[in-house]
Amino acid sequence: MRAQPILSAAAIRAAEAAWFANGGDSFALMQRAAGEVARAAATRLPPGGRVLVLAGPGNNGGDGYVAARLLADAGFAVQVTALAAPGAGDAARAAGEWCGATGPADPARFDLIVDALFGIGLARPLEGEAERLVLAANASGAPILAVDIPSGVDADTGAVPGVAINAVETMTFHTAKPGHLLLPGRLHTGRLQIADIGLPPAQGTPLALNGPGLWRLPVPDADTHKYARGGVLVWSGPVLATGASRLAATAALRAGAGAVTLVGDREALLVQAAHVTAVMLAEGDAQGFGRLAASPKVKALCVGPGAGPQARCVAGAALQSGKPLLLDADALTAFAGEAEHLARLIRRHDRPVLLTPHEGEFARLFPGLSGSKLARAQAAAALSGAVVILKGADGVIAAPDGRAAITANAPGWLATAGSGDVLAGIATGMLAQGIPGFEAAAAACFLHGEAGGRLGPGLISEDLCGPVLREVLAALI
Ligand SMILES: NC(=O)C1=CN([C@@H]2O[C@H](COP(=O)(O)OP(=O)(O)OC[C@H]3O[C@@H](n4cnc5c(N)ncnc54)[C@H](OP(=O)(O)O)[C@@H]3O)[C@@H](O)[C@H]2O)[C@@H](O)CC1
Ligand SMILES: [K+]
Repeated sequence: MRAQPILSAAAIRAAEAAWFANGGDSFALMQRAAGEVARAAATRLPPGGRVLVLAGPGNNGGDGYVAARLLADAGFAVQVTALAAPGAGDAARAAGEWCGATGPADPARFDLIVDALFGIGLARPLEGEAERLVLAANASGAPILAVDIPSGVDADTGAVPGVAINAVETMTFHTAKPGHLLLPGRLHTGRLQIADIGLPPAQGTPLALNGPGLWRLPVPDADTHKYARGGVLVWSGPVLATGASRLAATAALRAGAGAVTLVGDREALLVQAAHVTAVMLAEGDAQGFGRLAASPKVKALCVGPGAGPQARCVAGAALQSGKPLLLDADALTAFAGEAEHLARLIRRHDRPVLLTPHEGEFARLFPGLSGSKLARAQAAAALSGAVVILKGADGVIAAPDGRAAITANAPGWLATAGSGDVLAGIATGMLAQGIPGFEAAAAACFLHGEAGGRLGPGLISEDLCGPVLREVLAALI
């Protein structure tokens, strides 16, 4: 299975420019793009159905004019409402070839609206007539098919600086753009369709949609044993906060780690003992955690879920051990505002470190980083030397070498207490099995999303590390 690349607006323009430089015809490209739009529109229309095309001043509008002509030729009743006449180039040619009904219209009278106002060239928030057209289209009740990206959504960041089209479907070209997948853009995109318009396949792109093309799940050999599959240590929270670390430990075991041990003080372990069976227990403080981590049987460490006041000391011991490591929750907050110091500790050893902050933890750890979710995760990975999972429904995974992935399969049901602890456990389980950091993080996010999707309503975090994870793994191996 191939990874699905995602290209920024600049990257798609570069691909287009390279193709033109090799003699590619830009109007032919527009016609192919518009052909895909018309095809998608036709499947949503009754015979002779009424279509309103909202056309902007650039090439997105050009796609709209060509699609209007193709739909009219196919027998649909098409009207174009133009924001402004395209000045020159392909868009002007496309507008010149449109001879049908043109002018303002009540969008509620149409069976379908084609949004061709703005695409990757959106340069500022929508105002005035553009804003009015978008609001009227959204309020009309007619389904909206967006050309390339819903107008008003920033193609690179998913941000909506003003208003934006609420599409039921978006027909984009060549590859997805970050704005289709990052929030809030994803909520405006509807069903995303990606049309091949003849540009050479995007290769070696650093950004991809998270999916099985990016990683391979480990399959144990018949002659393996539990420590060969990978031992994991998880730091147990204190006596009144044991649940988070238990979820992480259980998830690590489910994800395929051969042996998982919760380490903590005696009181906490007595509580853990009442709940776990296959997960083992070992008494120890931060130093003890470090000593246990030195065992060759231990292949990965998880510190942070419910970790409590010792989080900083235990994370320090874990970082010093040189073992593959995941830091989450309290272990991240323990380094609030000290990202450079954490980076020095991370870079002292050559082994993967995963940081799994949610937005609040991210802001505390990296207060100086701003920009889109993607840009911030990439900057944090470059700064820290760790693979960063910036969590959320549009979870971004970024590696220090510049690779990044966006996860798009996480349902809202996953927004529940303990969900992040399970994710941490799955990722640690992957690390323990020798999966490299970026791949371990991406696989964990995808598995987590799949499990959440299968469980659906009523999901609680205990369910996530139950049999559903086994089913998800079995479907992907
Ligand atoms: N790349 C490909 O592979 C292919 C690309 N194709 C298509 O081309 C599209 C990109 O076309 P594009 O570059 O002309 O940009 P587009 O989105 O039409 O907007 C630019 C215009 O909008 C204006 N404008 C911007 N913001 C504004 C605002 N807030 N309010 C008001 N005006 C605003 C801006 O004006 P300005 O900022 O200069 O004032 C300019 O006039 C792409 O999305 C796809 O559909 C396909 O045809 C073929 C394959
Ligand atoms: K559009």
